[in-house]
Amino acid sequence: MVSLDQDAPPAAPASPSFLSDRSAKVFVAGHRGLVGSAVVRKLQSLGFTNLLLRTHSELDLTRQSAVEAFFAAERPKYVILSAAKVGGIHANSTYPADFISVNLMIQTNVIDASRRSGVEKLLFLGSSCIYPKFAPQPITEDSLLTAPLEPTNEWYAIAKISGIKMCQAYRIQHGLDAVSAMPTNLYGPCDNFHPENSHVLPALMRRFHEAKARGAESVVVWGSGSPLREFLHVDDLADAVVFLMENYSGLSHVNVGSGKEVTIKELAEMVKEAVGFEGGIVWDPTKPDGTPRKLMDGSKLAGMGWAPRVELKEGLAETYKWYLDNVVKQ
Ligand SMILES: NC(=O)C1=CN([C@@H]2O[C@H](COP(=O)(O)OP(=O)(O)OC[C@H]3O[C@@H](n4cnc5c(N)ncnc54)[C@H](OP(=O)(O)O)[C@@H]3O)[C@@H](O)[C@H]2O)C=CC1
Ligand SMILES: C[C@H]1O[C@H](OP(=O)(O)OP(=O)(O)OC[C@H]2O[C@@H](n3cnc4c(=O)[nH]c(N)nc43)[C@H](O)[C@@H]2O)[C@@H](O)[C@@H](O)C1=O
Repeated sequence: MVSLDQDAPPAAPASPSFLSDRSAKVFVAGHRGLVGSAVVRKLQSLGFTNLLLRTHSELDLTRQSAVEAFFAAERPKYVILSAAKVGGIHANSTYPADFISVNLMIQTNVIDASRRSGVEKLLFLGSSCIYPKFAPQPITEDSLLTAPLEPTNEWYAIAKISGIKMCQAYRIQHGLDAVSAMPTNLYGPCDNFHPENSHVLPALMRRFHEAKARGAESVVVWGSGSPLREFLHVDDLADAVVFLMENYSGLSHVNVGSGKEVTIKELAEMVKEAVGFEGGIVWDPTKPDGTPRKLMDGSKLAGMGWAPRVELKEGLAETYKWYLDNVVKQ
């Protein structure tokens, strides 16, 4: 494992400054997803005028030759890699081949093409599932690769760990300014509300909403309710992504979290209240709990001067409004 001592000073601004380069071409990969759409909103609000955006059907990032041709033709200066195969505990357990292969292909193609075409800075998005199942809490960046992973998402985690290592290797060998951000569990507008394949928060929002609409007496929630999760609003993540693009240029990945955790039982009660469902909750113990706890240590990023803003209760209310306006009304 490469020593993290080789990190550049964390607060040293990238050169040239990302934020003083608002007419530069920025490729936001996966711009219609939860994260990519929030990054686009953030960059547009900051006055970035030259965003390079392609849907999955316009550019399949698993196709190496298409990705190489795209980078050769477009020559983006900055890349934010938020395209990935993403899903909750059920999707990760059901489609392990997709989660490892699609993610390895996307990140390998994009990172390699970025280097070949002269990209100045790239930000890769991983996930808190890279850490060992029983990592000491809160989880610091140096817990990586110290013990076995959580089995329900090890395929995805291995791909994400490879992405971190690829950024490090390309920095060392080729001088590519590639940084990696590891967000905790995210939520917000443009999330995936699929009943089985999504993450817990949008899944429960939909389930409580539909139960309320049909006057059901109860809603089924998976597992025991005891696992702890840390939730971060995606607008806070987008803010952190821009912060890192501006302020960080180092070898180590950087945790991005809210610092606050809730049990799944507490989350279910909060979502139920946000939606206004008045029935009961029935727990389904045949469904997996996944990792018992994964609170990340955010002191590295906090030490650079970044802090989250959105409280979970407020974020839930805003996300439910988005769901009503954009999913239910369609
Ligand atoms: N959601 C979460 O809770 C967390 C997410 N992350 C990370 O953030 C990143 C983004 O996740 P999130 O926004 O939630 O995911 P989404 O599923 O919401 O969005 C993924 C995006 O990737 C695009 N995409 C997928 N496959 C391809 C492909 N082969 N070629 C081109 N584009 C593709 C999709 O395009 P299209 O819409 O056109 O199909 C979509 O826009 C991921 O790296 C994930 O690991 C990390 C921690 C938690
Ligand atoms: C972001 C992260 O997301 C995934 O990990 P996870 O945190 O375990 O994700 P999850 O949101 O799917 O579940 C959280 C908890 O919630 C419980 N739970 C209850 N009821 C529902 C439910 O209805 N749906 C889901 N999905 N979970 C439910 C569920 O049983 C579990 O205890 C990784 O695969 C990986 O992709 C990753 O990085």
